[in-house]
Amino acid sequence: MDVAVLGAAGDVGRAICAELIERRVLGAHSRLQLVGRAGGLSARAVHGLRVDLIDAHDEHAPIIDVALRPEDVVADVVVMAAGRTIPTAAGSGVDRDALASTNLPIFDEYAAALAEYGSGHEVVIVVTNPVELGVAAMSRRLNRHRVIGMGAWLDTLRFRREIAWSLGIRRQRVSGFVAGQHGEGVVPLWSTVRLRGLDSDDRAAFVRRLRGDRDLNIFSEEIAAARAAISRMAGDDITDAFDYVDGLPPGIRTIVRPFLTHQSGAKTAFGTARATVELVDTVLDGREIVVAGQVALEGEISLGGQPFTGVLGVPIVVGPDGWTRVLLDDLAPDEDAYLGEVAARIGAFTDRWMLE
Ligand SMILES: NC(=O)c1ccc[n+]([C@@H]2O[C@H](COP(=O)([O-])OP(=O)(O)OC[C@H]3O[C@@H](n4cnc5c(N)ncnc54)[C@H](O)[C@@H]3O)[C@@H](O)[C@H]2O)c1
Repeated sequence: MDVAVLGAAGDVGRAICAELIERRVLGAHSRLQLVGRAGGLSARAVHGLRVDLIDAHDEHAPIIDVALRPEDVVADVVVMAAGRTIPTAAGSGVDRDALASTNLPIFDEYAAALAEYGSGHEVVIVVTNPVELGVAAMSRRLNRHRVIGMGAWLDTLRFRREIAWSLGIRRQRVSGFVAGQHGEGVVPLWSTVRLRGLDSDDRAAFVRRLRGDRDLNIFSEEIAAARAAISRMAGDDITDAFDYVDGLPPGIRTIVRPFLTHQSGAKTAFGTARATVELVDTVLDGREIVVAGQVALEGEISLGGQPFTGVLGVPIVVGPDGWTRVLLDDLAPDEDAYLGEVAARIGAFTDRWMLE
């Protein structure tokens, strides 16, 4: 089985390539295609990256090659990690329009090439931001069940970690999902949280303790206030800003800690790579597992009692052919209302860019 990484020479792309090889997701007879941009700096860097990866992992490395044109991309799983990212300067916000103006043509270019020259069986995992726009753009040219945005899975792993951290346990004892938009529009689905080894009464008591008497009706104001605070602090002593984040409730930390991590200059390449490679591994392995991902829905869920059409992060079953089903039980009223609000925001943004 073969994997192509678009934007392989970038920070996230490199971390994904290294993780694919280190975790032996790709065996010695598989192929890893490093895709750069002809005429860009990455056209040179992908050749160097190829040699560096072989130097590091010659004992078990897959066959590694380079492609510089979208029409030359050939793989079972295509990871889209090419394009512009959010600035790392302390205090800088997330300008989704700036990301969209650079990255929408990249989504379109690769989707058109895959539609024309691909096998029709590749699964595309979208990492590049805005993830929802990437899923919308690629799903209009490719089979929507074969296009998955990985942001909701990364945010889910972050949510589980923050809950685990509050309880002094490891993440593997926590399950539960987030939905919504990658980044600031994450919707923590507290109704889905389970703690291994606890019955439902004990679990409910723990969740009450973690949430206090807050619900999602005030969540977006809480996020805005926390982000404004860390933007002010991040330019001074970054340890004060991380200490401040430690004192926030887990749902808020899920969103704000990565924002600060990115602004520290470290970016979030390793966490992103881990979540992406887990999805790649699932697709290649032939198992089906429940993860979360941004997908193009056509009435598979209802929000506010109405069937929903559009791109949204939701819990999904993923297997060798992409995503097959959404696994979302009845939501709590505050979850349904807030997810509906976020879904409308995503729809307005993707429509504005894609209908232009
Ligand atoms: N979804 C998530 O959870 C998540 C997390 C982190 C980063 N991201 C996103 O991933 C993307 C990459 O981030 P990064 O930090 O690696 O950025 P980066 O600037 O380090 O790397 C981007 C790479 O893409 C290459 N590139 C640009 N246009 C290309 C094209 N047309 N074809 C092939 N390669 C091209 C560049 O040359 C560069 O090597 C950004 O959009 C970022 O916002 C998403």
